[in-house]
Amino acid sequence: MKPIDLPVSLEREELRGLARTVAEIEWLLLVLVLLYQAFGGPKEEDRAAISMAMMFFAAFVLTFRYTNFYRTESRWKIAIETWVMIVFITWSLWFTGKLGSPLLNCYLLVIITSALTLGKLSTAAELLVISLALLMLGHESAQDWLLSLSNIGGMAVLFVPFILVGYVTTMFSADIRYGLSKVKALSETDELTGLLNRRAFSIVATRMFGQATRYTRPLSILMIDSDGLKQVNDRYGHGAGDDMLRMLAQCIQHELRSTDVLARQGGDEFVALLPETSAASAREVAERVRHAVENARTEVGSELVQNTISIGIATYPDDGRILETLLVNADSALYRAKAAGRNLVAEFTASEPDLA
Ligand SMILES: Nc1nc2c(ncn2[C@@H]2O[C@H](COP(=O)(O)OP(=O)(O)OP(=O)(O)O)[C@@H](O)[C@H]2O)c(=O)[nH]1
Repeated sequence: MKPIDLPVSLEREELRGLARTVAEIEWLLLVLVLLYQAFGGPKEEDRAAISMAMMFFAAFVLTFRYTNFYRTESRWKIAIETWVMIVFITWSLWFTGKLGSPLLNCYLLVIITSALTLGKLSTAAELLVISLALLMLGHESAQDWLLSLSNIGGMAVLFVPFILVGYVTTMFSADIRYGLSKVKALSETDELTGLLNRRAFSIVATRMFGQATRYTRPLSILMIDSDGLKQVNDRYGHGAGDDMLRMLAQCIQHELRSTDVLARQGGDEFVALLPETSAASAREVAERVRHAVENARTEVGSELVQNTISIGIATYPDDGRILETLLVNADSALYRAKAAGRNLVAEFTASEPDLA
């Protein structure tokens, strides 16, 4: 069961949510440094450097977050922000007591942000840079550099909590993402057949239809309904009806291209969206599908049971210029195929009542 690709708008929606949280973390960081400046009491000569850093950081956040130029959200943008946060924190630490600064734990804000939004690799890279920053903050002068290297054990004690927080948050984040993708896949899938369900079809179809209209490319809808499933249910039981539906799904899917989208609309009705497919080609596909189903059999106990399907076709742009109209018109063509005796393919015709 594979989750469908998120439409661009949903991906953007998710990023926008993350970006709002990152912005709040940035302001929180700024407030913490401001509070320290106001109450913690850095040395008088260091106040200017801290104020300058705060001004630069605030200007960066305002520019990056709130100007139109940078408005499009992306993970790259969040990555840049976390790197700038590291620089800002390191600078602030330098002037507020270095490794003894109460602001040292501000690195945790960066690590958590990165672990939640950017993944393992970015978090590991940032942890590496933070460890180098700690080494730098730990040495008092160039001669002490080696000394601080020898004091690497002490450094590790400081650094280990950062690694742990990064590790645990990345793990939780991966678990949450996995859980969400499972829920998403379930919410998009028809349990019986494993095909997309109506909701997922609507999302994918809207996106594909948008592409077709944008480039004025043909696109066809096949509305497919089983003939006589009620009889199968009545005669052999609901389980046999379920087997029949599964067989239909497999049979139809087998005759479609990988770029076509097949979904179960509900009950014994399926819908297929065929991109780049004219009415004539759609008719060929529909006949092929109908033929395949007609020749297939479902095993019920010792019996091999046959079923047929009826198919209605509507094609963009001739049979409708919006998706809803196409679906309704394919449905009315299907109705005609049923009325004409079933096990038939019918194309929408302009003389047919347009129900949209
Ligand atoms: N076994 C099973 N049957 C279902 C399921 N969903 C709907 N059905 C049955 O499918 C049947 C559909 O009946 P109708 O709409 O009369 O269709 P039909 O018997 O296939 O005949 P047509 O008029 O040709 O469509 C009903 O008996 C429903 O109960 C399902 O998930 N499993």
